[in-house]
Amino acid sequence: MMKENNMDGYEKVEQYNEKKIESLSKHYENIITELGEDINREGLQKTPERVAKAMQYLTHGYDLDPAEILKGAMFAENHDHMVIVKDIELYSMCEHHMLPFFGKAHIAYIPNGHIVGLSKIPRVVDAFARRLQVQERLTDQIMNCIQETLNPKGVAVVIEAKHMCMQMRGIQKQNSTTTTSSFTGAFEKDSTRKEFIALISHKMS
Ligand SMILES: Nc1nc2c(ncn2[C@@H]2O[C@H](COP(=O)(O)OP(=O)(O)OP(=O)(O)O)[C@@H](O)[C@H]2O)c(=O)[nH]1
Ligand SMILES: [Zn+2]
Repeated sequence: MMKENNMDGYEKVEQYNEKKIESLSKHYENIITELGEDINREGLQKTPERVAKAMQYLTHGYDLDPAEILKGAMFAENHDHMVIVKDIELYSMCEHHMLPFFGKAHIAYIPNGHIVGLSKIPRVVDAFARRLQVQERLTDQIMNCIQETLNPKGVAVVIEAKHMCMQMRGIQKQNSTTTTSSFTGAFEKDSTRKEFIALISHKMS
Protein backbone atom coordinates (compact mmCIF):
# COMPACT_ATOMS: atom_id res chain seq x y z
CA MET A 1 0.00 0.00 0.00
CA MET A 2 1.11 3.56 -0.69
CA LYS A 3 1.70 5.73 2.31
CA GLU A 4 0.97 9.44 2.37
CA ASN A 5 3.88 11.42 0.98
CA ASN A 6 6.15 13.37 3.31
CA MET A 7 7.42 16.81 2.33
CA ASP A 8 10.64 15.24 1.06
CA GLY A 9 9.12 11.99 -0.21
CA TYR A 10 11.22 9.57 1.93
CA GLU A 11 8.21 7.56 3.02
CA LYS A 12 7.44 6.61 -0.54
CA VAL A 13 10.75 5.01 -1.40
CA GLU A 14 9.95 1.43 -0.37
CA GLN A 15 6.26 1.73 -1.20
CA TYR A 16 4.89 0.50 -4.48
CA ASN A 17 2.24 2.33 -6.41
CA GLU A 18 -0.09 -0.60 -7.11
CA LYS A 19 -1.76 0.97 -10.14
CA LYS A 20 1.57 1.79 -11.71
CA ILE A 21 2.93 -1.71 -11.02
CA GLU A 22 -0.14 -3.32 -12.59
CA SER A 23 0.13 -1.21 -15.72
CA LEU A 24 3.91 -1.64 -16.02
CA SER A 25 3.56 -5.42 -15.53
CA LYS A 26 1.22 -5.65 -18.53
CA HIS A 27 3.75 -3.81 -20.69
CA TYR A 28 6.59 -6.05 -19.51
CA GLU A 29 4.48 -9.12 -20.26
CA ASN A 30 4.28 -7.93 -23.88
CA ILE A 31 7.97 -7.06 -24.01
CA ILE A 32 9.02 -10.47 -22.69
CA THR A 33 6.72 -12.18 -25.23
CA GLU A 34 8.10 -9.96 -28.05
CA LEU A 35 11.59 -11.05 -27.02
CA GLY A 36 10.58 -14.61 -27.84
CA GLU A 37 9.96 -16.00 -24.37
CA ASP A 38 7.06 -18.02 -23.02
CA ILE A 39 5.41 -15.84 -20.40
CA ASN A 40 3.74 -18.93 -18.86
CA ARG A 41 7.03 -20.65 -18.15
CA GLU A 42 7.31 -21.19 -14.39
CA GLY A 43 10.30 -18.95 -13.83
CA LEU A 44 8.75 -16.11 -15.81
CA GLN A 45 5.24 -16.07 -14.40
CA LYS A 46 5.98 -13.39 -11.81
CA THR A 47 8.72 -11.69 -13.83
CA PRO A 48 6.63 -8.84 -15.31
CA GLU A 49 5.62 -7.79 -11.80
CA ARG A 50 9.16 -8.21 -10.46
CA VAL A 51 10.56 -6.07 -13.27
CA ALA A 52 7.84 -3.46 -12.77
CA LYS A 53 8.75 -3.21 -9.07
CA ALA A 54 12.45 -3.08 -9.84
CA MET A 55 11.94 -0.32 -12.39
CA GLN A 56 9.77 1.67 -10.03
CA TYR A 57 12.47 1.37 -7.39
CA LEU A 58 15.23 2.34 -9.84
CA THR A 59 13.35 5.53 -10.73
CA HIS A 60 11.95 6.44 -7.30
CA GLY A 61 13.90 9.69 -7.37
CA TYR A 62 10.97 11.28 -9.22
CA ASP A 63 8.98 11.00 -5.98
CA LEU A 64 11.63 12.74 -3.87
CA ASP A 65 12.22 16.45 -3.31
CA PRO A 66 15.99 16.88 -2.89
CA ALA A 67 15.76 20.49 -1.65
CA GLU A 68 13.32 19.42 1.08
CA ILE A 69 15.71 16.61 2.04
CA LEU A 70 18.47 19.17 2.66
CA LYS A 71 16.16 21.62 4.44
CA GLY A 72 15.25 18.80 6.83
CA ALA A 73 18.65 19.04 8.55
CA MET A 74 20.28 22.46 8.16
CA PHE A 75 21.96 23.83 11.28
CA ALA A 76 23.37 27.31 11.98
CA GLU A 77 27.12 26.88 12.56
CA ASN A 78 30.15 29.09 12.05
CA HIS A 79 32.42 26.51 10.49
CA ASP A 80 34.03 27.93 7.39
CA HIS A 81 36.27 25.12 6.19
CA MET A 82 35.67 22.61 3.44
CA VAL A 83 33.34 19.71 4.30
CA ILE A 84 33.83 16.68 2.06
CA VAL A 85 31.77 13.51 1.72
CA LYS A 86 33.59 11.21 -0.66
CA ASP A 87 33.13 7.73 -2.15
CA ILE A 88 29.32 7.93 -2.10
CA GLU A 89 28.10 4.87 -4.04
CA LEU A 90 25.83 5.81 -6.88
CA TYR A 91 23.50 3.80 -9.10
CA SER A 92 21.64 5.46 -11.93
CA MET A 93 20.06 4.61 -15.29
CA CYS A 94 21.26 6.05 -18.57
CA GLU A 95 18.38 7.76 -20.31
CA HIS A 96 19.47 6.62 -23.77
CA HIS A 97 19.47 2.85 -23.21
CA MET A 98 17.86 2.51 -19.78
CA LEU A 99 20.88 0.54 -18.65
CA PRO A 100 22.67 1.19 -15.37
CA PHE A 101 25.60 3.44 -14.83
CA PHE A 102 27.25 3.28 -11.44
CA GLY A 103 30.23 4.52 -9.52
CA LYS A 104 31.07 7.09 -6.89
CA ALA A 105 30.29 10.71 -6.12
CA HIS A 106 32.60 13.01 -4.18
CA ILE A 107 31.00 16.16 -2.83
CA ALA A 108 32.30 19.16 -0.93
CA TYR A 109 30.94 22.48 0.24
CA ILE A 110 32.26 25.42 2.22
CA PRO A 111 29.64 26.53 4.78
CA ASN A 112 28.30 30.04 4.86
CA GLY A 113 26.58 30.14 8.26
CA HIS A 114 24.87 26.76 7.92
CA ILE A 115 25.98 23.15 7.80
CA VAL A 116 23.83 20.23 6.69
CA GLY A 117 23.32 16.79 8.26
CA LEU A 118 25.94 14.59 6.58
CA SER A 119 23.55 11.81 5.54
CA LYS A 120 21.52 14.32 3.57
CA ILE A 121 24.25 14.68 0.96
CA PRO A 122 24.12 11.01 -0.18
CA ARG A 123 20.32 11.27 0.03
CA VAL A 124 20.41 14.16 -2.45
CA VAL A 125 22.70 12.10 -4.70
CA ASP A 126 20.17 9.24 -4.66
CA ALA A 127 17.19 11.52 -5.24
CA PHE A 128 18.73 12.69 -8.52
CA ALA A 129 20.46 9.39 -9.45
CA ARG A 130 17.31 7.28 -9.19
CA ARG A 131 15.88 8.71 -12.40
CA LEU A 132 16.66 8.39 -16.10
CA GLN A 133 19.83 10.43 -16.33
CA VAL A 134 22.97 11.47 -18.11
CA GLN A 135 26.01 11.76 -15.91
CA GLU A 136 26.62 15.43 -16.73
CA ARG A 137 23.10 16.52 -15.74
CA LEU A 138 23.23 14.41 -12.60
CA THR A 139 26.45 16.20 -11.59
CA ASP A 140 24.96 19.65 -12.24
CA GLN A 141 21.65 18.92 -10.51
CA ILE A 142 23.39 17.81 -7.31
CA MET A 143 25.60 20.92 -7.37
CA ASN A 144 22.73 23.33 -8.07
CA CYS A 145 20.51 21.81 -5.40
CA ILE A 146 23.16 22.16 -2.67
CA GLN A 147 24.15 25.65 -3.83
CA GLU A 148 20.60 26.96 -4.02
CA THR A 149 19.30 25.34 -0.84
CA LEU A 150 22.23 25.64 1.58
CA ASN A 151 23.73 28.76 -0.01
CA PRO A 152 27.33 27.80 0.90
CA LYS A 153 30.46 29.65 -0.26
CA GLY A 154 30.93 26.98 -2.90
CA VAL A 155 30.07 23.43 -3.94
CA ALA A 156 32.17 20.80 -5.73
CA VAL A 157 30.79 17.61 -7.23
CA VAL A 158 32.87 14.92 -8.95
CA ILE A 159 31.29 11.74 -10.28
CA GLU A 160 33.22 8.73 -11.58
CA ALA A 161 31.06 6.09 -13.24
CA LYS A 162 31.00 3.06 -15.50
CA HIS A 163 28.21 2.81 -18.06
CA MET A 164 26.76 -0.62 -18.81
CA CYS A 165 25.69 0.66 -22.23
CA MET A 166 29.40 0.99 -23.05
CA GLN A 167 30.33 -2.34 -21.47
CA MET A 168 27.58 -4.88 -22.23
CA ARG A 169 26.75 -3.60 -25.70
CA GLY A 170 27.80 -0.95 -28.24
CA ILE A 171 31.47 -0.13 -28.07
CA GLN A 172 32.06 -2.79 -25.33
CA LYS A 173 34.86 -1.08 -23.46
CA GLN A 174 35.04 -2.87 -20.12
CA ASN A 175 37.48 -0.62 -18.34
CA SER A 176 36.50 2.89 -19.28
CA THR A 177 35.37 5.24 -16.54
CA THR A 178 33.70 8.59 -17.15
CA THR A 179 34.51 11.46 -14.81
CA THR A 180 32.36 14.59 -14.62
CA SER A 181 32.74 17.59 -12.34
CA SER A 182 30.95 20.81 -11.45
CA PHE A 183 32.17 23.62 -9.23
CA THR A 184 30.65 26.82 -7.89
CA GLY A 185 31.88 29.81 -5.88
CA ALA A 186 35.06 29.24 -3.90
CA PHE A 187 35.81 26.07 -5.89
CA GLU A 188 36.26 28.11 -9.03
CA LYS A 189 39.51 29.27 -7.43
CA ASP A 190 42.40 27.05 -8.54
CA SER A 191 43.92 26.49 -5.11
CA THR A 192 40.60 25.52 -3.46
CA ARG A 193 39.76 23.13 -6.28
CA LYS A 194 43.24 21.56 -6.04
CA GLU A 195 42.82 21.11 -2.27
CA PHE A 196 39.51 19.32 -2.91
CA ILE A 197 40.98 17.08 -5.62
CA ALA A 198 43.94 16.22 -3.36
CA LEU A 199 41.60 15.32 -0.49
CA ILE A 200 39.36 13.08 -2.59
CA SER A 201 42.40 11.38 -4.11
CA HIS A 202 43.78 10.53 -0.64
CA LYS A 203 43.07 6.91 0.33
CA MET A 204 42.04 6.17 3.91
CA SER A 205 44.06 3.35 5.46
N1 LIG B 1 27.24 12.37 -22.52
C1 LIG B 1 26.69 11.24 -22.10
N2 LIG B 1 26.45 10.26 -22.99
C2 LIG B 1 25.93 9.11 -22.53
C3 LIG B 1 25.62 8.89 -21.19
N3 LIG B 1 25.12 7.64 -21.08
C4 LIG B 1 25.13 7.12 -22.32
N4 LIG B 1 25.62 8.01 -23.21
C5 LIG B 1 25.83 7.94 -24.67
O1 LIG B 1 24.66 8.28 -25.36
C6 LIG B 1 24.96 8.07 -26.74
C7 LIG B 1 23.73 7.76 -27.53
O2 LIG B 1 24.17 7.70 -28.86
P1 LIG B 1 23.35 7.10 -30.10
O3 LIG B 1 24.27 7.07 -31.27
O4 LIG B 1 22.07 7.82 -30.22
O5 LIG B 1 23.02 5.63 -29.56
P2 LIG B 1 23.68 4.25 -29.94
O6 LIG B 1 23.57 3.99 -31.39
O7 LIG B 1 23.08 3.21 -29.04
O8 LIG B 1 25.21 4.51 -29.58
P3 LIG B 1 26.38 3.50 -29.20
O9 LIG B 1 26.37 3.35 -27.70
O10 LIG B 1 27.63 4.19 -29.68
O11 LIG B 1 26.12 2.19 -29.87
C8 LIG B 1 26.05 6.99 -26.74
O12 LIG B 1 27.21 7.59 -27.25
C9 LIG B 1 26.22 6.64 -25.27
O13 LIG B 1 27.56 6.28 -24.94
C10 LIG B 1 25.88 9.94 -20.28
O14 LIG B 1 25.63 9.85 -19.07
N5 LIG B 1 26.41 11.09 -20.79
ZN1 LIG C 1 23.41 4.43 -22.42
